[in-house]
Amino acid sequence: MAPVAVLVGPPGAGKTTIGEAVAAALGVGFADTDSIIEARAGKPIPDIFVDDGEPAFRALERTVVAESLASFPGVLALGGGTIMDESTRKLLLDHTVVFLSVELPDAVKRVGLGTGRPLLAMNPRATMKFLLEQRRPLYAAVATHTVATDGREPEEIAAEVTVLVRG
Ligand SMILES: Nc1ncnc2c1ncn2[C@@H]1O[C@H](COP(=O)(O)OP(=O)(O)O)[C@@H](O)[C@H]1O
Ligand SMILES: O=C(O)C1=C[C@@H](OP(=O)(O)O)[C@@H](O)[C@H](O)C1
Ligand SMILES: [Mg+2]
Repeated sequence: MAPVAVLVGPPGAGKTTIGEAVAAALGVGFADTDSIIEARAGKPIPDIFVDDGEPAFRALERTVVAESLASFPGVLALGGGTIMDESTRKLLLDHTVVFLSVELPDAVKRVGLGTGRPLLAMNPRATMKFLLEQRRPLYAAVATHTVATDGREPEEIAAEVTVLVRG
């Protein structure tokens, strides 16, 4: 079974937060590919980056995303970098994909200097600016729906996504 909906977007878009709320509203399960990767690797994402390197993380991510898209029946949140992979973008063509968009000020505010996102550990604002510019067209290309999240409460966004996904 395929996911009811797949959430994509940059770090800080709210994929994990909104995904959990939408799954609860729909009465279905929730999964986050980052959590599946951590369980499989037996360590948190920053440790995977440090011990094994980003290419190893991306390889594991590609496998976990492909498996989840093929078989997870609930709401699936993807890590922000998954859409960089062309084979993943092709797989997403068959799915209901919600792009949670966020612009630089809110994205940086939400992610801050918090640990857990190794790509943003140094220079978060400049890195986020680069990521947004590089990835925005790719999120848009895979999306069947786009929902802007700037300046909005998670509850309101989750309600909008729930209606979109219910169809
Ligand atoms: N609409 C929002 N408004 C304010 N804070 C938010 C919103 N959505 C998410 N957050 C907060 O931003 C941080 C990142 O959210 P998260 O769901 O982990 O994003 P993602 O999975 O897309 O990286 C969390 O601390 C979360 O509570
Ligand atoms: O943007 C990225 O490349 C990443 C985003 C993270 O997920 P979130 O988008 O949920 O923060 C996580 O997969 C990893 O740190 C890499
Ligand atoms: Mg997340």
